[in-house]
Amino acid sequence: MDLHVRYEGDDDPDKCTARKLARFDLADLHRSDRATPYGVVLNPHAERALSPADADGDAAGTLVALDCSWESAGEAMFSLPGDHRALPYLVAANPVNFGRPMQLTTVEAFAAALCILGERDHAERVLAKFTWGETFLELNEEPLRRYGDCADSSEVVAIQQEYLDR
Ligand SMILES: C[S@@+](CC[C@H](N)C(=O)[O-])C[C@H]1O[C@@H](n2cnc3c(N)ncnc32)[C@H](O)[C@@H]1O
Repeated sequence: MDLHVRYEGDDDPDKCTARKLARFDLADLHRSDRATPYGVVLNPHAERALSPADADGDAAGTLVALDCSWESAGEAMFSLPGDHRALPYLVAANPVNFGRPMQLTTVEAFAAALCILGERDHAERVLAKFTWGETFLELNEEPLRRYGDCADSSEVVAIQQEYLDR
């Protein structure tokens, strides 16, 4: 799976997980929407949840995240071409948002998507560059396994609801 980042550059560069991935040649950064390849766009505002069915769509094979600050990550920022998908309920392991649901760093979002799409080894490789990376998989082990066993987006949403109701 190819990992691409539309890089806005308005967040702290020293803490930016996308820049770190790029330094290790684990993702490509792009400075404009036009330069960013078509793919499955990880968008928290998307109507449809990511599911294993997305491993076979038109955009399969390319995952795209938008790396910007959460302050600027409004719906309008996600103008990238591609199949937009939200990640289901998961909790962050990064030190800034530890234990908080949904607001994942770029590397956590990529890793979650890779697990759901059946590429756990790739998820482990990208998280290995972060001291807290393994913790992300430990914290979310059960939901990631269950989302990865779903047939489609509606099944993912049904499982997500169980976690939201707890
Ligand atoms: C807003 S940026 C913040 C990145 C942060 N500066 C870093 O260093 O990683 C995080 C990106 O990860 C993806 N992402 C995070 N949480 C998500 C979710 N719940 N659903 C879909 N995509 C998500 C989106 O592409 C989002 O724009």
